[in-house]
Amino acid sequence: MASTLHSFASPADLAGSLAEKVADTLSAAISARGTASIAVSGGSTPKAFFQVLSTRDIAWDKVTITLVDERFVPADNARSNHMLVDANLLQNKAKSARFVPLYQPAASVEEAARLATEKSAEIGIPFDVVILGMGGDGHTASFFPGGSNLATALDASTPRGVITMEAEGAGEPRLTFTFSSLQDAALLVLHIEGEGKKDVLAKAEGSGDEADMPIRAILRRATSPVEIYWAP
Ligand SMILES: O=C(O)[C@H](O)[C@@H](O)[C@H](O)[C@H](O)COP(=O)(O)O
Repeated sequence: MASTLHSFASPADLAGSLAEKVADTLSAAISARGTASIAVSGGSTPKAFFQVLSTRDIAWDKVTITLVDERFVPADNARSNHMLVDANLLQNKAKSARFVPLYQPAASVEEAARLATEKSAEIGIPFDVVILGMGGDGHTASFFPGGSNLATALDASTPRGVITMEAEGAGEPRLTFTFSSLQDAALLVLHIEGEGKKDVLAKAEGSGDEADMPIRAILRRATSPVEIYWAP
């Protein structure tokens, strides 16, 4: 599917514009259905965007927030994406939103993935908003090159849900929604910042295997248009 590049002069300008676009999309979903959903990524990039979005005046009590992926650590661990969202997005007006975590206390990461699939199924499909990030290796969500379940994660026929992923660059075992869960969001955003990430994007947009740069699966096969938000 096509992608559109939205470039901004600064991360602050990007955060304001993306927060407005996301708030409008969530409000439209609430008007249409009475509810709205958003799946966000972790990492360092989205913090300012989360903080601005949390101040937007929408019916947050009708919004469900979840994560695109999560490290297999509890919410009190500094590596937790839940902790990042709790500290930066579930604040201010967005405090009244419902949050569905991916991490579940379980005997294994496989059992946690099964529980996360069960609990996130009630969120409804497709997501109204998905915010993806991208690593320097071209991963997105927890679709890491060389990942233990990468082929399954990227396979469009894999059922929607949360699966496990282990990879050299991933740190802890991961919990990640599948490509099929993310690729048809009403608003599908790739949020990247810095010249380096722009170079990585250019490489990903070129030829090569999806397995080498998994963001290619989204850029090439997502049902929804990919809105790329970039600032230096
Ligand atoms: O759990 C995670 O780490 C994220 O979901 C991951 O996919 C992230 O979006 C990229 O690694 C980019 O991270 P940065 O924004 O820190 O560069």
